[in-house]
Order: sequence, then structure tokens, then C-alpha cells
Amino acid sequence: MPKVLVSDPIEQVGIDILSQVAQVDIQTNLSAEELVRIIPEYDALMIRSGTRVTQAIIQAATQLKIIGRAGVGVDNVDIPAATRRGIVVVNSPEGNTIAAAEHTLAMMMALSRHIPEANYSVKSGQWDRKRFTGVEIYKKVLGIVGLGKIGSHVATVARAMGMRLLAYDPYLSLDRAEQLGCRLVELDLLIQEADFITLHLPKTPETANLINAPILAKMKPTARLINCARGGIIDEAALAEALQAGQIAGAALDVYDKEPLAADSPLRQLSREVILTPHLGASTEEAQVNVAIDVAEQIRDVLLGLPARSAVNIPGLRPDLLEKLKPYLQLAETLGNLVSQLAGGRVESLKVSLQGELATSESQPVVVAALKGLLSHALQERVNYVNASIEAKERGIRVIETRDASIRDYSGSLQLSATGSLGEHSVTGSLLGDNEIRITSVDEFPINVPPARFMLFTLHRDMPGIIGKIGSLLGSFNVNIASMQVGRKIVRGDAVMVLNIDDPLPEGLLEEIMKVPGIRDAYTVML
Ligand SMILES: NC(=O)C1=CN([C@@H]2O[C@H](COP(=O)(O)OP(=O)(O)OC[C@H]3O[C@@H](n4cnc5c(N)ncnc54)[C@H](O)[C@@H]3O)[C@@H](O)[C@H]2O)C=CC1
Ligand SMILES: O=C(O)CCC(=O)C(=O)O
Repeated sequence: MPKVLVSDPIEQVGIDILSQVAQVDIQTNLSAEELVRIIPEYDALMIRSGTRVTQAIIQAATQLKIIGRAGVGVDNVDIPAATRRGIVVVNSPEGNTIAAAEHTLAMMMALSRHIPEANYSVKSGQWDRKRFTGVEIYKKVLGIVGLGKIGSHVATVARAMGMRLLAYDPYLSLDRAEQLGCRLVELDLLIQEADFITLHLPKTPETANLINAPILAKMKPTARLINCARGGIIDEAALAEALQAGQIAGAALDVYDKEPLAADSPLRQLSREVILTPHLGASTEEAQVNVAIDVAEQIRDVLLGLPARSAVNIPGLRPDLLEKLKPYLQLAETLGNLVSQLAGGRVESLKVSLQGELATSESQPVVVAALKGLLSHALQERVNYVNASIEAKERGIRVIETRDASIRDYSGSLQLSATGSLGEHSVTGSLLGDNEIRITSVDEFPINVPPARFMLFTLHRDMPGIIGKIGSLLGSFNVNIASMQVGRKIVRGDAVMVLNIDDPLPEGLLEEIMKVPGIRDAYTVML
């Protein structure tokens, strides 16, 4: 019988499902060393946010087939390490949506009517009605940053309560925002106009410290800020200062940069209106039952040799088909991620063109992998092989698929063209030798480069000196170039330059590159 380790508190209903097919051991509060020691015995691991599944644990997990996260965020699992070992990672993308949205609404109401402080005052023997005069939320402006699943539910309820809605989400279509009664605006406008601001976006390099001192300074002095998404999206020190200085009226936080929140965090010392909860967004009986069932069923299915319905890293395909298509799925995901960044946010359409040998294979998993890559910058771990098509449809992305078996430049190649806020861009890629990915064209300019974590693309006039100027400019910003290639169609026409660089582009450098004579456009990409 297979063995499952449950290393965080999980609802009994989940344990019952696992027990149908496996021996279940519940051992919570294990240290990292203890986990490394015992993990080799187990076929599956079920966790919440308390267990960090590091590379060391994955390396020791010689039998492990699946890691199940009873919740959404899989930021506590080393996904690349799991993928390399062929371990499926599953989550429950929707099981706690309502719980997190309702916690947000509760925070907003509690802030507007001073409920925690008033409660504390009555319990300590006082009867002070004047001090706790609140504000109504009716007709107030709610600014929603991140209009995905949780943000949408908050919008629906807040609208029913008579609030006016603004939203900032660079990856969402205007149509979807309109359906939810939200006016889609830029972040600056939302920050300046909203009476309540609520965050519902993932934490990514792009969103870390998104709400910082300059942004806080633009908020109304009567504004209140709520974060039930992820710690680190708000600069906590800047928030504490803004609250202390009376720059904004209040804040309610469920999540923190480091959890548990440090005992001496300045946030704990504030006397102004601050509500702090210990990451309770998903903590309802219903959500915990939902996520336990959702994830336990997937673990059971994988242990029975069936596909998982919400795999974050590996699609639920028949093993023989998966083996054959796996390198192409990786290619499609990489190209999808790349083309979405070149096309900018708010992609309206994606053209997937399967060429050569690839044109004769089953296309649907390749299209899904391309969509997963396309949405991965916006949705992070929320997008998987199961929901990528639905997410794309909900975002109003049109998918057009074409095949051409006659193109034989490489044994099989894939071209993705996306139209987004930065116009239409296309990338083509192929597999070389040992299934190594090569990007073989950008906007129809021929190149041959491997993808890298940090890349810089320019469109420029093909003329002497321009490559040297870009190289020197990068050098003056201390950016190390790992490789560089130029592709052109005609001599002294337009050309593209692709640079793989060792670090992210420093702030201000892209603007400097754009000023170089002959440069028409420049893009930086993180894969
Ligand atoms: N406090 C808690 O216990 C819980 C917290 N969460 C967190 O809530 C957050 C939202 O979850 P869902 O709504 O389910 O996710 P989702 O994936 O459905 O929606 C996220 C939205 O953020 C948008 N987005 C991405 N980058 C953005 C940017 N730079 N600026 C503005 N918008 C951006 C995306 O386009 C997407 O529409 C996640 O961080 C999740 O981890 C989720 C469940 C419970
Ligand atoms: O397991 C939990 O309670 C955390 C929930 C959460 O933050 C998530 O699902 O992303």
C-alpha cells in the first residue's frame, strides 16, 4: 500500500479520502531535517502553508510522486526541483476563493466602523460612542488591485452594497472588468481616487513592494488599505510610517512579508486604526473542507495512476503521450511566457502555429501549454494545465490554431503570435539535440538563441556602431552579457538584437537604450 505523509493540519474528510488507497501518517511541526530523514518512505506529501518543501527535501524524496498543497499559493514548494524529479504538484485554485473574499469584506467593514477597537473598549469597561463614529461604505470608491477570482467576488459583493468600483489589472480585458461593474484604470488613478483599496494579486518580482512610500503618499488621508493577498506586496515599514504620520486613515492586513509577523514589528505598535489577522483568509470550515477534498482526491487519483485535475507543473496526460510531448510542452510554455511579455499585458489574441513534425502531433496539450506560459506572468501558480484554457477564455483571449507540416527548417517548430497592449509580436522556437530549446525567430527576424532567465530584445536599424553602443551602455550599468545575437532580413534594414544577461535590467537602463540613435524599440523579459 502506498504511504502518504500529511505534514500540516488538514480536515479529516481529506484524510478519509487518502485512507481509501494509502497508509496515512499525520506528523505536523516536523523540522526540515526530520522531513529529509523520513520523506524517502513516502509516495505522497500533503501540506498547507506551514511546510516548506525545499530542494533538499525533494532530493531525498526518492519515492515521491505527488505533493498536494491544500490551498492556492505554492510558493512554499520548490516547483522547478519537483518538476525535474517528475513529481506532480497539485493545489486547489478555487477552494478558498469565497473565504478569502469574505475575509476581505469583513476587514473593510471592521475598518469602516472601528469594530475591533470599539469591542476592546467596551470589554475594558468603557462606553465611548463618540470616538468610534465610522464611515459608510455606500457610494464610496473601492479600488481593487488584481481582478482575478478573489478580486471578482469582492467586486460583486461590494457593488451590491452600493460601492463604486475601480480596478487595476494590467492583464485583464476591459470587457471582463465591465462585466463586473469595474472601471479599469491605471494604478496611480486608483490610488488617488479610492476610499478603500484592496489587493488581490500574486506576489511576484513585479509586485513586490508595489505599495511603497511614494504610492502611499498619493492616497487620500481618509483612505483605508486592505491586504489579504500576499505579504511583501506592501512595504511594511513605509506603511507603518504612513499610518503613524496620519497620511492614510487605516489598514487591515492578513498577510505579512515574514510570517509569523515578528513580535517587534512596528505594525504591532501602532495606535491608529490597524487591524492585523494571522493569515486567516482561507480559514473557514467550508474552505478547509473544500481544499482538503480537492487535494486529497487528486493525490488518491495520482496514486491510482490517473491524471490530476489541478496540476501546477505537469499536465494530466496519458504517461506515453506525456513522455513524447513533454519537451514540446516546455517549449510552448517558454514561448508563451516570452511572447506575452513582448506583446505587453492585456493580450487579445494568440495564434499558435504548429510546424513540421509537430503539426502531425496532438495539438491540444501544446496549445494549453502555450496558454499556461502566456498567463504565467499574470497568474503565477494559479494557472495550470487544467484551467489555462478557461482562464484565457474568461480574459477574452482569442486562440487561433494553424498547422503546416510542410515547414521543415527544424524537425518540429512552434510559432506563437500575440497581440497585446504593445502591439503584435511573434516568436518561433524549436528543439535541438537533447531537447534543448532554441528561439529561432522574433517578429520573423531569424535568430538562434537559448532562452535565459533575463533577456533584452531591441528592434533597431542595422547600421555600424549600434551593437557597440548597447554593449557599452550595459557595461556602464554593470550588466554582464552572457550572449548576444543579431538577426536581420536585409542588409542595413531593420534588425533585432537578443541579449541574454546575467541580472535583471537595472531601473532606468531601458529608457537609456531607447535614446540610442537607431533604436526603434526595446523590451526586457524575465523567463
Ligand atoms: N489570505 C489568504 O489566506 C489567501 C490569499 N490568497 C492570495 O490572494 C491572491 C489573489 O488570489 P486569486 O484571486 O485566487 O488569484 P487569481 O490568479 O485568480 O487573480 C490574480 C489577479 O492578479 C492580476 N495581476 C497579476 N499581476 C498584477 C499586477 N502587477 N498588478 C495588478 N494585477 C495583477 C492577474 O491578472 C489576476 O487577474 C493571491 O496572492 C493568493 O495567493 C488566496 C487565498 C487565500
Ligand atoms: O493554507 C492557508 O491557510 C493559506 C491560504 C493561502 O494563502 C493560499 O491558499 O494561498
